[in-house]
Amino acid sequence: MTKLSVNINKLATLRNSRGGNVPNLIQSAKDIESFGAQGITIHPRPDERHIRYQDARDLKDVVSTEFNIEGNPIPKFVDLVLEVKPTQVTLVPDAVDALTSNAGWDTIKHKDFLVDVIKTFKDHGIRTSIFVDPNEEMVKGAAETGTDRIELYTESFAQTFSQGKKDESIAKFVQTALVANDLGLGINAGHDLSLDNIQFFQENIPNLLEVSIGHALICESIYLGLENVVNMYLHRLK
Ligand SMILES: CC(=O)[C@@H](O)[C@H](O)COP(=O)(O)O
Ligand SMILES: NCC(=O)COP(=O)(O)O
Repeated sequence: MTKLSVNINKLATLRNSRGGNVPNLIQSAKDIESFGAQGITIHPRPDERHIRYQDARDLKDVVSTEFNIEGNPIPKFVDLVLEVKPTQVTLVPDAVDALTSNAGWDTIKHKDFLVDVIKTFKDHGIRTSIFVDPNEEMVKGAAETGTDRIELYTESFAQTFSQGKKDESIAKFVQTALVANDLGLGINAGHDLSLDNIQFFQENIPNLLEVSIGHALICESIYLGLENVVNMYLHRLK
């Protein structure tokens, strides 16, 4: 079974745009879990433009499924994760000013750093995952860091899939997943997964443990809810 972890960054973006507490992030996380999602993901960025560090602290006692915190392990992120102790930390090598995550780790170049930081998290009982491109060498390098899992960075899959090139979109991901399976690494995946592409991805990746989905899921929720809500307003205005 593949678990669905809902990334709630976009709900925080919407909340922050008005400065109040709508939508209520904590209640939304509870509701998402009550609807059946098996995890909540957040990706606090250093500028706190969506998820704030305090949100991570507030969610700690609320999330009853798997809590996954993603981010670049700069010192203040490491401190936050050690304080909150989520189920899983996913390490992402994103620049401070990155619009969104745009690359996986070079697990060979950054091996010593990753070995150290992964040990720190694992010593505190936190499962680790590292964000990687679909590249066999990077997965082999990941295995040498001691991480429990990798997260396959799926933007290139989603883009190629959307152009109708299904076989091409998945080929590198299948090869990489087989290597990860052989090395005993658990496999997660995320970035630009959506209702359009998720089934094809899941059916083709052996032993896919978890997907984290945010941007498309929140957009789809708006599109699929819009007719209902417009009609509710019309009803009240009669
Ligand atoms: C690692 C990954 O792909 C997601 O966490 C993505 O980066 C979400 O972050 P934003 O919501 O800031 O785009
Ligand atoms: N790890 C990927 C994630 O949490 C969500 O990415 P996206 O669906 O917002 O692209």
